[in-house]
Amino acid sequence: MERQVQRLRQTFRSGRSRPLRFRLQQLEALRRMVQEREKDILAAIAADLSKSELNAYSHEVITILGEIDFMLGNLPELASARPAKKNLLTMMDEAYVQPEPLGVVLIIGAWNYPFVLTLQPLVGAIAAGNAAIVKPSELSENTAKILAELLPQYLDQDLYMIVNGGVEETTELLRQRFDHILYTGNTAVGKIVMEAAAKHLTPVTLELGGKSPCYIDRDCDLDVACRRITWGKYMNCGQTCIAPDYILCEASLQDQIVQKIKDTVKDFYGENVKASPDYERIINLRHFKRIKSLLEGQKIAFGGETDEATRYIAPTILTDVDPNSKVMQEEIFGPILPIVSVKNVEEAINFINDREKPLALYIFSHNNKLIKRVIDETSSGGVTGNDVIMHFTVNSLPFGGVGASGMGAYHGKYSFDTFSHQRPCLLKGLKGESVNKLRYPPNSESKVSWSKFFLLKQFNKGRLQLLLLVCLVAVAAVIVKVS
Ligand SMILES: NC(=O)c1ccc[n+]([C@@H]2O[C@H](COP(=O)([O-])OP(=O)(O)OC[C@H]3O[C@@H](n4cnc5c(N)ncnc54)[C@H](O)[C@@H]3O)[C@@H](O)[C@H]2O)c1
Ligand SMILES: CCCCCCCCCC=O
Repeated sequence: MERQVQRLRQTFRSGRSRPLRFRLQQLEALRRMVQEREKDILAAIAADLSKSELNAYSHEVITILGEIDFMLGNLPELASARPAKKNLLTMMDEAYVQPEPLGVVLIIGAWNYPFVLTLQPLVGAIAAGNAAIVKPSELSENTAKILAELLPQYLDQDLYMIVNGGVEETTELLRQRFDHILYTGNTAVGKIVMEAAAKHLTPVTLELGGKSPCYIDRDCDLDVACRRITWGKYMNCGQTCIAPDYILCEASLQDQIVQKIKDTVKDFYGENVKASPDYERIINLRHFKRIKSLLEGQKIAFGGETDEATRYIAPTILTDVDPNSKVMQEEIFGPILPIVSVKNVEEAINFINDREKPLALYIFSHNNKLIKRVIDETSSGGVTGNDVIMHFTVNSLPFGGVGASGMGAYHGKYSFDTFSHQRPCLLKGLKGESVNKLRYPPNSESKVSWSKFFLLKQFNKGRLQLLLLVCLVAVAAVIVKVS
């Protein structure tokens, strides 16, 4: 592993990944890969998650194509130096911020959206001019395999590498020195990643999980709210990091919500959900058993059927859920939707604030002021008002967690920034020593007073002196420009 990282580092040092033209070529090659090998990619995702190829396209492939298009269209602007404001002491100099690549970065992906969660960060890493190692999740083995086959055919192999394997391989990778690590997955492994990164002082972006609450206000179109929640909760069989984990609402709304979600499930998946091509399965037996155990002792208002042989768990709603029960202690990551009643919005806000900061927060209401109030008085990685999931799809919004749900963010410009160092550059000439004397020893009251004038907004010079000085600076500027 050490030798492989070394090879990437050497190529990075050669400067090959830096020119804009090279980055654009690599991104175009990645787009070609997705377009030319679409069928194989869709088949792999479909096999991993028992998903239809149509859903594989709309859940994953479309996002990657959109991200590549964004980078191709915006890279020249993102990568260019941005002029910076100057003070009086540096007004004759050149000051700018130059984004520069970090070096060799590591991207560790998760299995639930195995294509998008490994390739979307890679698009950012390439755009920012880095070399990268990609480690897909071993649980989505078909996608991991197709990525290992395709990436070397389309991308520069000395700069972008794929490593497949499980805990052993990831542990070995984490011993190496990287310039950034972007990890997507559960919080426990997130801590392992951060600890390993700390040994090399490597910065990390941690895209973790959590229980994302969904508050439904009394003043709301319940039909629309329930349709949107049904979509976001049962998509990918609930295995979505930003799926609404549970509903908070007044007790009087509970029965209506159950009925409306039931009706929507029938609309979406038909009478026999099991036979619907749009309803996925749980990734493996371990997760199936974990999710099934969350039903124990609960009041099942809808669904609850399971089939171990096919790892099927029906869209399920639990009512009158005790906030202290097991299903409310861990991220569900499956198609079970608990409803917890609260008296009012204050209680909902307190409920959210009493727990770890979630990855997403959803509020449904006709009342925009109430939505803004919940946003102001809580914290979460992201928010969508009157819908679920959709903030993930807007690539002008940073996507990431806060507190226990993660740190750092990516998507669009934010991916570029995550994989870049914003380097401040100040280029001075060798003239102007008379002004520089102000900062050279020996110091004096008068020098401090002039420094204040040059560097602070508040200064104690008289108006006339100020006018004189502005004229002097202007004359000096003209002289320097002409000479
Ligand atoms: N924030 C996000 O964008 C996002 C996206 C998807 C999933 N998630 C979260 O991820 C969780 C589900 O994913 P998961 O953790 O089951 O995925 P996973 O099992 O696929 O693990 C993620 C990665 O960590 C690696 N890994 C596992 N154990 C390790 C260890 N001991 N040491 C080093 N590396 C190890 C795996 O090889 C894999 O590449 C949920 O909590 C979900 O909310 C977050
Ligand atoms: C249009 C729907 C796209 C949904 C993509 C959701 C990706 C979530 C990533 C976390 O699990």
